[in-house]
Amino acid sequence: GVPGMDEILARVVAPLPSYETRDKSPPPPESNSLEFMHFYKSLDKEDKVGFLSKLSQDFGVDHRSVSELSVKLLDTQLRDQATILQVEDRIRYNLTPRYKQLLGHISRVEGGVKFLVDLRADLLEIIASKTSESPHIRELNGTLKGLLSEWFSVGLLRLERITWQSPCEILQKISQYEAVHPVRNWTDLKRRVGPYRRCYAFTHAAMPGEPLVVLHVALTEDIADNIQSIVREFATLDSEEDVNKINAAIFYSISSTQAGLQGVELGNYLIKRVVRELQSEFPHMAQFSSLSPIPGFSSWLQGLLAQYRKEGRGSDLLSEQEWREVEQAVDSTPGPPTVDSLRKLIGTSEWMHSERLSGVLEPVLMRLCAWYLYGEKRRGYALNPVANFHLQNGATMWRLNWHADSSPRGVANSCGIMVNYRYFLSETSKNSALYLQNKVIAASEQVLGLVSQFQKNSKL
Ligand SMILES: CC(C)(COP(=O)(O)OP(=O)(O)O)[C@@H](O)C(=O)NCCC(N)=O
Repeated sequence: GVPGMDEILARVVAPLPSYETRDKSPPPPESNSLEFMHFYKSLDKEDKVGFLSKLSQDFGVDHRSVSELSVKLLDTQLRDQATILQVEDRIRYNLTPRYKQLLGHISRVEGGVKFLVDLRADLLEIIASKTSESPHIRELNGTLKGLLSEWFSVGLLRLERITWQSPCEILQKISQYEAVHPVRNWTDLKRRVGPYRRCYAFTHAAMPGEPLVVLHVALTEDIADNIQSIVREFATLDSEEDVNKINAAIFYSISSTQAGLQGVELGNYLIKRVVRELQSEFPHMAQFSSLSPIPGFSSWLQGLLAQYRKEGRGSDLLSEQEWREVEQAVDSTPGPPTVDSLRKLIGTSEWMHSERLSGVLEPVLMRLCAWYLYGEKRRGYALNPVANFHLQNGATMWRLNWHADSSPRGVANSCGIMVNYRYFLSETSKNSALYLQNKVIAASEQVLGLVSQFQKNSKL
C-alpha cells in the first residue's frame, strides 16, 4: 500500500452530498484537487495501480443506497407517476460515483483537464496490460471517458491550420507527433506545410498549445496512388497558383497525440471538419480520400503461408501458372518452388527491384492484401486497425495501389502496397451505420474483384 493513501483519499474525495442538499452544498476547496493531483503525480506506476484501485472501489457508487431505493421503486410501481419519477431521480443521483464529483472539481483547476487526460492514459494502460482486472477500474475508465467526451466534443474544439508561420513550439510538436511518415528534417517539415499541402490540428482551450490530433493533407490533381510523390518530392518552388491542379484532397497522415483521449473519436471529427474547410476554400473539389498504410499485412501473410504449408494446402495459394512463373523467376532454387521459397522471396525486399518478379507477384499479393483488408476480421470488424478507423468514419475501401510505398518500411510492412479509403460525402453516414451495426464493409469494384479472385483461388 501507499503510505497516506487512505488518509488523503478520505479527506480529499468529498462524500456525495445527500439528495436533498445536492444543489446546496458548496464545492470543496480547490486545494483538495491540487493536493490529489500532486499526490498522484508523486506515485510510481505500481502505486498508481493501488491508488486507482482503491479510489474506484471504495469511493464509487454507494451500492447499498441504490439497492434500498430500487426496492422502494418496486413498491411504488403501484403509486402515481410523480412519486415514481421522484424515486427514479433519487436512484439516478445515487448512481453517481463519489469520485465523479472529484473529477469534475479537478477539471476546473489549472492544468486539471490535462491531468485527467493523462490519468485516463494510465487507466487504459492498466486495463490493456491486464495489470488489474478490477471491474471498478473499468467503471472509473468509463466514467472518465464520458466526462472527456463531453469536454472534448467537437463544438468545444478549435481547428487550427499549421503553416510555416506557426510558432516553433507547435511546428516542433507536429514533427514529434507524426506517427505515420516520420518527419526527417526542417526541409521535410517545411514541405509538409508548404504549397499544395495543408496541415490541421484540433486544440482545446484547457490544453493550450497542445495539438490533440493532427491531419496532413496533400492537394493533388487526382487521387494519389503512391506516397513518395507526396513525402519525397522536392519542395515545389512555385506557389499555389495553379488551382486547376487541385481537384483532390489526400489525407496521408493522421495522428492523435493524447493516449488518454482514445475512443473520443477526435480523428473522425477532424477529417470531417477539414473536408468542410477545404470545400469552402476549393468549391469545385470533389475528391476526398486517404492514402493509407497497411500495417500488419506482411506479418499476417507470413502466418498464412506457414498455416497453408502446415496443412499441405500451399499450392492452393497460387495457380499452376503462377507457381511456374515464380519458379522461373527465382531460378536459383532447384526443383518446384514451395511455399517456403515464396516466404523467403517476400521476406526480403529484393523482389521489388526485379521487374519480372514483381510482375509475377503483383496479382498474387494484391488479392492476398485485398482479402487481408476486407476478409480478415476481429469480432466482426476489420482486423486491420487503419481500415477499421476509416470504415467506422464511413469511408469506402476504394483502391489498392501496387508499388505505392517503396520505402524500406513500406515494403517490410505491406509489400509496398497502400490503400485509398475514399470519403464519398453523401454516403459516409450511411456507410458508417452499416459498418458499425451490420459489419458491412463498403468496397469498390476493384477491391471486390480482388477479393473474389482470392476466394476462387483458395476455395475459401
Ligand atoms: C488513427 C487515429 C488518429 C484515430 O484516432 P481517433 O479518431 O481519436 O480514434 P479513437 O482513438 O477515438 O478510436 C489514432 O488511432 C492514431 O493516432 N493512430 C496511430 C497513427 C495512425 N494513423 O495509425
